Amino acid sequence: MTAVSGMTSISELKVIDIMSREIRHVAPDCLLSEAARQMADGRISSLLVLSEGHLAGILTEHDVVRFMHDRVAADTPVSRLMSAPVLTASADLDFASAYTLAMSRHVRHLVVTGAAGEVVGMVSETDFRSHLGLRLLRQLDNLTAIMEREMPLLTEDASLDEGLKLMVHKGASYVLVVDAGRHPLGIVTERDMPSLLSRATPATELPMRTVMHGPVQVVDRRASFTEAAGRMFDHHLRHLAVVDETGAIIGMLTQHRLLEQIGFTLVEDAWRNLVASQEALLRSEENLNRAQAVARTGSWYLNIQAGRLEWSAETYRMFGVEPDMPMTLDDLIRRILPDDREPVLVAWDGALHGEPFDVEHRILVDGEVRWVQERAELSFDPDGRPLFAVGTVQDVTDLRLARQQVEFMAHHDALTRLPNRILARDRFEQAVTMAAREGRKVALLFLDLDNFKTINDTLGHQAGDHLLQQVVGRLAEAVRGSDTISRQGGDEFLVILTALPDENGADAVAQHILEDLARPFVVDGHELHTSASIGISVYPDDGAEFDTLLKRADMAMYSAKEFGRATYRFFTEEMNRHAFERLQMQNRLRHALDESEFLLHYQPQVDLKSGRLLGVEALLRWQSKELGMVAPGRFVPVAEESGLIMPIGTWVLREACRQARAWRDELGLAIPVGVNLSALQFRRGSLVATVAEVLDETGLEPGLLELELTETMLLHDTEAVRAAMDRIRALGVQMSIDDFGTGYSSLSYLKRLPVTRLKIDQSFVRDMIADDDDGSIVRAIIQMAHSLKLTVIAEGVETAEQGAWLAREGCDQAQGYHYGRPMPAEAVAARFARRGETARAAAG
Ligand SMILES: Nc1nc2c(ncn2[C@@H]2O[C@H](COP(=O)(O)O[C@H]3[C@@H](O)[C@H](n4cnc5c(=O)[nH]c(N)nc54)O[C@@H]3COP(=O)(O)O)[C@@H](O)[C@H]2O)c(=O)[nH]1
Repeated sequence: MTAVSGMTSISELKVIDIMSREIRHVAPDCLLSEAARQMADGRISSLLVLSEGHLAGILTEHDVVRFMHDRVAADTPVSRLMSAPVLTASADLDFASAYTLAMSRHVRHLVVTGAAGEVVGMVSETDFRSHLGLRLLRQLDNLTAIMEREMPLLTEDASLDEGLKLMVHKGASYVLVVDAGRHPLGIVTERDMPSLLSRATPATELPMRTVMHGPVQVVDRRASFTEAAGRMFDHHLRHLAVVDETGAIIGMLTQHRLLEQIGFTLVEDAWRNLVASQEALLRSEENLNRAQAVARTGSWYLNIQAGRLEWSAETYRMFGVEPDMPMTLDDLIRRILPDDREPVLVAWDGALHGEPFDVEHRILVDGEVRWVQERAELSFDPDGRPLFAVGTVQDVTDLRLARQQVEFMAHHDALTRLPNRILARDRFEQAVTMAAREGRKVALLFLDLDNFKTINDTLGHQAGDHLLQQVVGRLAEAVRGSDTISRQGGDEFLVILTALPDENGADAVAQHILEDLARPFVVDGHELHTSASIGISVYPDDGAEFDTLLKRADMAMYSAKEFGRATYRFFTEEMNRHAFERLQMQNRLRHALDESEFLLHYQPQVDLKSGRLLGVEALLRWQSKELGMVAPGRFVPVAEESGLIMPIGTWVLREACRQARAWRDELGLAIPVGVNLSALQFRRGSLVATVAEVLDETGLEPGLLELELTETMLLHDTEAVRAAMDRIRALGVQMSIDDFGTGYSSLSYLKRLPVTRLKIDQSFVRDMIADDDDGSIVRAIIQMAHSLKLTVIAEGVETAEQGAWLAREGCDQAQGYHYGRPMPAEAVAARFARRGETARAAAG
């Protein structure tokens, strides 16, 4: 037996752990005297009576008290005296239940039986006590409240017979022998009875003085209960007298009383634990329900054999079923969408054969389709029969939507919801597989909107976005449902035309697209016109790989743009060569600065009234060692594309300022010089600082430098642009607007910008006399510039007639071949010096 001292240990104990395996027994015909002798010799409190190995009854020392009191003859067989039937307890009964059983039946011994009902041991009060710790007893804190106050007391002259009477009548296990002042002299207990009975001469007439033993173990009434109980436990006492300050007995603490009290405590504790655990269960159930609601995860339990299904509150909510409505597996299946039932049943069948059950399916809840994920674990008996399943069900509708969204976003453009390049590639490859089988063609149409950037810059990105969405609608009208429209980014689209018998199909679609886009768009209240440049490449003629065909369609688009926009071009090998040349040019441009291959030409500008030379515009020239003289119209766009325009532009600025300063220093000519700026220079880098640095470095008067900006440069990020222009103007540098009339001119911003001159674009000047519209535009620009107090210069003036026309219309200045082609610096100096039309710079 293992001694334990804590409640926890007790809760784990079973009868088998505390019982005594030594079973003392006698046969039914054993005489009382012999039985008593055996009990006395062995100092045992009970004897079992076994008949042919079967439990027939029990004889205890408590019984012996009664036999002596009743003067039962010592030669009486125990079969006539024993208590029967005997209270038994199974060996695997838990400690608390066994203890409660013994206490409630007021028995001090429990006979322990095995699985077949055979006697395997015995548990006495002392066994129970040995396993009860002080911790439990501490709960009985009041000693005097627990002690017995009604005690069997006798004087030492009283006979044992009187003592037996008292014990029987009071149901006591002892008699105390006291003096007149109730001071304890000795004690006689049940334990003494078997030996007294087995004496040869009857003891009942003997005075207590001769049969009692002492001294009586006492404890002071002021002692704590724990102290008192501790002493009883330590010294194996069954009785402890409680005395007052004078030593007089006031009560008795007995082992039986003690155990009875502990029994109450145990029951009370068990009850309290039960209530607490029920509350905790309710609480945890509530918490579980709450947690399940938050996690949108319900749980269920299925007794497979009984077909009984239990749902958690959240599962009921998820399925839209009234809480606590009885559910079966069939009820559940009925709630699954018909298309999903089969896969669920297949998964369930798999689970019944040991496979994991993890399935997503749809259910109909109040007319709404929801997705749930079911997972379960099944338990099987040793023969592999499924017993029950415990499962979870999670509402994954939002998760699936989010997943679909992510999936969609990975393959589509967010603004237009068109397939992106990844999906386009996929669709192209599918189309090519089919086309290869059927001997057909697939065409890629690479489409770039013309003027989109200007629209975006003028009306804002939101209007730009709305225009793109409308363009998508028009594209969809032009193609078949089996074709794919994809957005490549910005204003670029890719159309994949599938299963074409020949390339003429692509021709027709491109034409159709151009016609559709030619119709005006209404965007945020503005009527807008746009067109597209389309490049076409065809499988298998131009290649089989998506990347190759895409690149070639892009080249063809570029060619369409160069050709004049609003048109389409099929890819040709010539384009390939052209693209290759551009790449080569870019590579050569990289070295052009280092190799000093750039130079500036200067084109004169004149006053229209007096014909006087006013200044020059610096125009960049590239004298390439490999390519010869390359016109800026060819290489400036390439330099802009590659970013090389930044260092090249700074070189132009520095060279123009250096030259103007040289004219002033060497010839005494103050010739104002205009320098073209690229949009990139204006947006990127520190233009203001570069201008200041160059002026400082060259020592040119700032007033002799004019920066030419284009309209579209000014539309972008106007606040920042204006701030930069103000700072340049503050340096004393002039600013003009080049190519005026080609962009989306806004008078309101023009008024606020620190520009001093407008340059009418040469495209209007060219036909202004022959074409009334162009003539009207030129007139309007002149009037508008004047009303804003700006000087107007017309560029591209090639004839005297044009010059006269402009002079008549009030245009202030002109530039063009009529007045002089762009020329080297020396020629400029000669012109200015020869005509003597410019002011001589003041000396110094
Ligand atoms: N960012 C920079 N751009 C520059 C620079 N230098 C030139 N450019 C731009 O390149 C474009 C082509 O320039 P270019 O070939 O020099 O043509 C200029 C003139 O030669 C031409 N012109 C002048 N008069 C006439 C004429 O009577 N008829 C006719 N057909 N062409 C004429 O016009 C071009 C001047 O244009 P603009 O700058 O708009 O005044 C051109 O866009 C240049 O801007 C540079 O350093 N940086």
